[in-house]
Amino acid sequence: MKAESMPVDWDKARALAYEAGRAAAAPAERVPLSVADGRTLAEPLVALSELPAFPTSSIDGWAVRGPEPWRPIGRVLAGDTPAPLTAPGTCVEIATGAMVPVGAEAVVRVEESARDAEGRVTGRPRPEPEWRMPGDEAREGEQLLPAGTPIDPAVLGMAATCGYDTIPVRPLPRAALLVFGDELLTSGPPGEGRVRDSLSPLVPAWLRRSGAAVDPSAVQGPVQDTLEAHVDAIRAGLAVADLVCTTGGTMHGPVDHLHPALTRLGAEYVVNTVAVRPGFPMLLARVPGPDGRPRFLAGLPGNPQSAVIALVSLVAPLLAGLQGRELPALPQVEVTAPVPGRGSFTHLSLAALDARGRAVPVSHVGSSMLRGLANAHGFVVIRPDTKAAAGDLVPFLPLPLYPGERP
Ligand SMILES: Nc1nc2c(c(=O)[nH]1)N[C@H]1C(S)=C(S)[C@@H](COP(=O)(O)OP(=O)(O)OC[C@H]3O[C@@H](n4cnc5c(N)ncnc54)[C@H](O)[C@@H]3O)O[C@H]1N2
Ligand code: MOO
Repeated sequence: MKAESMPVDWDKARALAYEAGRAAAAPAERVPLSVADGRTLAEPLVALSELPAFPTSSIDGWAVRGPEPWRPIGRVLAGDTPAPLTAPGTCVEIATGAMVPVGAEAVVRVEESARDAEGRVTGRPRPEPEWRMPGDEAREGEQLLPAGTPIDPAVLGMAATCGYDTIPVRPLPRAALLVFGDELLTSGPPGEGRVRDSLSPLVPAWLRRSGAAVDPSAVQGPVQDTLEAHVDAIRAGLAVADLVCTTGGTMHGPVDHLHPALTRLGAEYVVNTVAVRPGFPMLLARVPGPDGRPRFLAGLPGNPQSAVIALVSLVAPLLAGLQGRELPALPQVEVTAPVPGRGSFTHLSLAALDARGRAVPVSHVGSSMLRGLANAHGFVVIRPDTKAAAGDLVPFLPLPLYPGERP
């Protein structure tokens, strides 16, 4: 395996990572609705019956037959299976959500009806029918949502409405994190040549927001700066995870052991360096798994912002592919100030979105810094050999944030 290679175009790198994930997606499994939130539909969601499944009253009132006045002959509550209404001039009291009896010709709202001395009902049905017909919402067998749909509360409710107890989903990709760098402090403030490890807290949280499961025990480091320790730690990670992310050591310095470790493990590069600034030394490799399915290693550069750029550029597309989701298309946003290009490389430039959805560049955006990142919604994408002027429309790569984060 050749360690040094030409940086891959940024769009191409995203596509390669996504395709590698799609090709390695695990077989579907069926899970109860109660644990399906956040997963991905592995098969289309199909209506199992007509929806509604029976003619359903949308009001409290009377289901009537023939001309008024109508003699009440019973009551239908939600959940009942009513007897047919056969005789003209009769009615049954009916509740919202109850099945309308066969033979009923209209329903009359209780507040728009009256009773005479003998208890007979009069009133005028509204011109629009006030019951829902089978199939109004869906026909039996109709596809409601395609495979690859992220499962959110509305999808869960829809599945339950249809009568699903379990649904076919993709297994959650399991991710592990190995932090490399003897200089890293795991507690307390930085100083005297040592920096605090910011990536052990940051990376798992963003992996989870991108659809991976990260067990706290799968976050390890700093791993000792020897090749043996790197190989052992990666092997241990691959034994419990579909994706091992590493931070640091992506270059070819004296204590950068990642590339030699990958060679030792028989890995094959999907992407080895990307033509993007910051973050170019990022890599994604495929490693044979014990069960024949490939595992992945994402090498995130040590500079913290560069590590995040590798997460959004390679890891998020890989995870989308592994989950059988689409690779989201990038929206176009207007920039409020000029953004320089980075020559023949793509420039990912941190920006916050204002109330009108325009991208406002933030400050403190050096690749070693996180301050700009903590105030940004994502990156504007400046293509190779271009720059943006204020007012230009450019693609925007959002950070994986939960609703309510960065209001
Ligand atoms: N001769 C060259 N040197 C470097 C180049 C280059 O092209 N030629 N590229 C620079 C770029 S760009 C980056 S990015 C880094 C990537 O290096 P590594 O992935 O090998 O990362 P390290 O050297 O281990 O660390 C870089 C930097 O980041 C700090 N770091 C590392 N891990 C953490 C962490 N968990 N939390 C906080 N900070 C971390 C580390 O202390 C270093 O300052 O290479 C450049 N060099
Ligand atoms: O690409 Mo490095 O990631 O510029 O800091």
